[in-house]
Amino acid sequence: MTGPATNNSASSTDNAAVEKVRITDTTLRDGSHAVSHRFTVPQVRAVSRALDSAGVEVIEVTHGDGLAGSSFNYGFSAVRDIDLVAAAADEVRNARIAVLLLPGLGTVADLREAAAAGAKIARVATHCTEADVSIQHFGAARELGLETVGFLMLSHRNSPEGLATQARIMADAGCQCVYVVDSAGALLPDGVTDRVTALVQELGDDAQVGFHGHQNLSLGVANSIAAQRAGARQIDGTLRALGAGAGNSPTEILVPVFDALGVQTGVDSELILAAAQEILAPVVPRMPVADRSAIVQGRYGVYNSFLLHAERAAERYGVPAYQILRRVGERGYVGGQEDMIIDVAIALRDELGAAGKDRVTA
Ligand SMILES: CC[C@H](O)CC(=O)C(=O)O
Ligand SMILES: [Mn+2]
Repeated sequence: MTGPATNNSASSTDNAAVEKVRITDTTLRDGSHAVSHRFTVPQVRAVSRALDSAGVEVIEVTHGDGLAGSSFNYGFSAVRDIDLVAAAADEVRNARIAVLLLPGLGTVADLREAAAAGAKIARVATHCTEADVSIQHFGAARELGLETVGFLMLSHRNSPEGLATQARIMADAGCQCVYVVDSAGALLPDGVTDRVTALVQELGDDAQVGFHGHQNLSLGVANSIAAQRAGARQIDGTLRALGAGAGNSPTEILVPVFDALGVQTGVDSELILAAAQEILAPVVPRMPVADRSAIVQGRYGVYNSFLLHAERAAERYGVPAYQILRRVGERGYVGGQEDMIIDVAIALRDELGAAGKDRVTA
């Protein structure tokens, strides 16, 4: 389906070069956070089939925290992620299956297993100041013949120049596209523009630049437009925004928006709307929402994967989740420090109890 003509579609047809972005849909990876990593094989097959038919080029499938994320700390998957990767790879005709890996959690052996199960793209994620821990994983991924993508998580916590330095480390290690990852949904459009521009200038022809947005401040789509305009060539989304925290940029909105801007995604708007409405919505018990906790995450720059951990601690210790998250943000905790959420909850319980305040859990 081609959308209706809009005022701004004319400018793009005036340009000799056709503008394109590649959409990576991560419903079956980032969305896994929102369903506590409970995706089943039939669900993964149905969603992969729908995304593939709509023309989505890349589908990411893994535990929300990446390969080997299934654990006591991060939450156990209903099904081994390698089995989900194999199911997705078996289902698609054109799309390529990507897997996420966090060094220290996933290993090179996990990458090898994922490649054998049909994965074609390895996305290696590090904190935005720690790209050096990804070097051996990019080398191994390239040796396995995988396309490579690097994720600089919590990108709002590094300056454009600092982020560009980290991107260079990834590119030199064999990464073919470095993403600005707005893990907390904390970036505003100018912050995205500055960071993507810095990476594009640093990387030149050595690697592409990508953008992964979240909806905490309702800016996932606007930030994706800013990223594309600054030179990003890969953009992430999820069906119905299913993802950590307030969820991700919705794929079914990114597609018609880029269409209206004259930017080609190769995705059929009508089929992606059907995938969101008819395939994904019925199987998801709780859609992410920009509620008090998620908005606090965006404003205080808190890693979105912390939301469900904070909600569980809130219930257990009788303190509000949003207060836990605010303090986690003030202290600057990053992915991998999930255990600190418990410490914060216990301290808050003691403080609130001492002050004689009511305990609430919302
Ligand atoms: C656990 C990896 C993390 O969820 C990656 C990501 O999607 C993000 O940082 O936003
Ligand atoms: Mn994310």
